[in-house]
Amino acid sequence: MLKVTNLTGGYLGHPVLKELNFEIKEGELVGLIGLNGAGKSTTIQEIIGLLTPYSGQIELDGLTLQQDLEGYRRKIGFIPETPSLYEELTLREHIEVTALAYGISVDLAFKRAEKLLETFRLSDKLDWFPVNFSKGMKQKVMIICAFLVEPSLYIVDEPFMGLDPLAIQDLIDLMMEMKKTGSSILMSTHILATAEKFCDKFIVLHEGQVVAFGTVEELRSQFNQPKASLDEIYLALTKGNIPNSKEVVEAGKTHE
Ligand SMILES: Nc1ncnc2c1ncn2[C@@H]1O[C@H](COP(=O)(O)OP(=O)(O)OP(=O)(O)O)[C@@H](O)[C@H]1O
Repeated sequence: MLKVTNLTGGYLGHPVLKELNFEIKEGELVGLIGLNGAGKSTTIQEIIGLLTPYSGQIELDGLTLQQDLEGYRRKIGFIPETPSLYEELTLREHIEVTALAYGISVDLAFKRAEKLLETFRLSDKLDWFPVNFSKGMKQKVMIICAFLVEPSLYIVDEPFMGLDPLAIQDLIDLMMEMKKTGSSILMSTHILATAEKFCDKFIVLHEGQVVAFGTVEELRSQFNQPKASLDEIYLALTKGNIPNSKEVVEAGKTHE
């Protein structure tokens, strides 16, 4: 389980996140949504340890990064929005390096990768270098490397941008499968109609604050919009068109 408590953070001389509080339980898929610049990527960078919080705490399965850097990092599988691969390594070598980095045997990694390679139609490309892959194929390599680790928490940044419809469905199926095994997933996205279908809960970020957190049903009742879609709630919320939402935005409090 991921527990974020009073997280304030951002960049040197540029605080972005203000007192964030939320948790992702085992087996939950949680959507991280917000306008451009709301702080989604910054939140992700704080969780994966690329940024250090100004204050507050991030705990994963009871472990903080300060307590055990390696143990904490091994619990996370991160799929970034822009794939970044080692240009001089083949797909096969990416799988090997992932196994080494996460302390799993190379045999086990390839055993787990077999089905993933098949799903994403890359089984016959193990000896290819990244230069030969399209952007979507590179993203699939990142997905394969994250899923073969079978981490406690998957962090998926904007998964629907570079993937074709078939690969999007395959990724969604994989996430659903991993949820069943108890993994937690944090997914940042702008595609709210898709997120509404698959996410259990939503963290709504606005100007670095959590302005709402809960299921779509909870958001509907919290803002008294019984028939609204996630898109409609979100737009109204960010424009301050929902009664009380301005106060919620200003207070930056989580309402449950
Ligand atoms: N490296 C950086 N240094 C300083 N400020 C940054 C840096 N990266 C982002 N910011 C600022 O932090 C704020 C939040 O940006 P962030 O990238 O977290 O937003 P986001 O919600 O992920 O947006 P998008 O939907 O556009 O990806 C913005 O005001 C942005 O200008």
